[in-house]
Amino acid sequence: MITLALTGSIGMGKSTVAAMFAEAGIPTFDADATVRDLQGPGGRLVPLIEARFPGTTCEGAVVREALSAAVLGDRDELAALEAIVHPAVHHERTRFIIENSDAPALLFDIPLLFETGGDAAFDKVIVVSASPQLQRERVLSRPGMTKRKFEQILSRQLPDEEKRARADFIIDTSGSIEQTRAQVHAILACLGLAAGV
Ligand SMILES: CC(C)(COP(=O)(O)OP(=O)(O)OC[C@H]1O[C@@H](n2cnc3c(N)ncnc32)[C@H](O)[C@@H]1O)[C@@H](O)C(=O)NCCC(=O)NCCS
Ligand SMILES: Nc1ncnc2c1ncn2[C@@H]1O[C@H](COP(=O)(O)OP(=O)(O)OP(=O)(O)O)[C@@H](O)[C@H]1O
Repeated sequence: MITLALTGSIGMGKSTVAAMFAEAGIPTFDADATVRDLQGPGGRLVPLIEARFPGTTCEGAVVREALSAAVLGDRDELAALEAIVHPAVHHERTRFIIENSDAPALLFDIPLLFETGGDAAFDKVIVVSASPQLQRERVLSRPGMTKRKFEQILSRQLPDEEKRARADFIIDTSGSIEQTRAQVHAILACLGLAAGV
């Protein structure tokens, strides 16, 4: 089995690219979606988060705007949240691998792959990238996003050029969706994983 990690900074196109790998038949693990499930209604991290960050949950679910406001501007608070969240994500990832143990390849969409020192665990690392201008335009056009929140998130992520320097493959999402999909298929071909595996 080949394990592929997919990473990239905010708004670079990870989710879009991960969906293309999934369409091509590669089972895909989504770290952000896992975090949302663990923090969502009845999620097993909700009581732990309420205990450490009082007032950031409501009726058994994390209120993300409240939690985001509590941690994004403060390195230590974010580290405390990560200490709760990351081991749980790791656990879910192991479960996903066991459930899909007969697949020829698995893809792991992990936004903070390098930041958490996780890249060594994968056979190949794919970095999704675009120009800083395009990244900014994409992110600022999202509902609820502000320049300040965007800057705070960027400052918590390894710069794009360092991510690219550490990649086995780079997918440039500055072009059309079809151009992005062609790069996904080229990587699958390069790895001997024809579409539809
Ligand atoms: C801080 C939280 C509450 C913000 O939630 P919100 O819904 O507002 O934003 P969302 O999750 O869509 O994230 C927005 C952007 O911030 C990035 N981001 C999220 N957590 C972090 C972090 N710890 N460090 C750097 N960037 C982060 C995401 O990758 C994304 O690019 C949430 O992201 C969270 O619980 N983060 C801690 C868990 C974590 O580290 N997740 C990353 C994937 S394992
Ligand atoms: N050629 C392209 N390839 C990928 N995405 C594109 C392309 N052109 C435009 N986009 C758009 O750019 C946005 C990228 O957002 P996406 O959610 O995939 O990024 P992300 O890296 O997963 O973000 P986050 O880090 O916040 O989770 C989407 O709205 C997508 O439709």
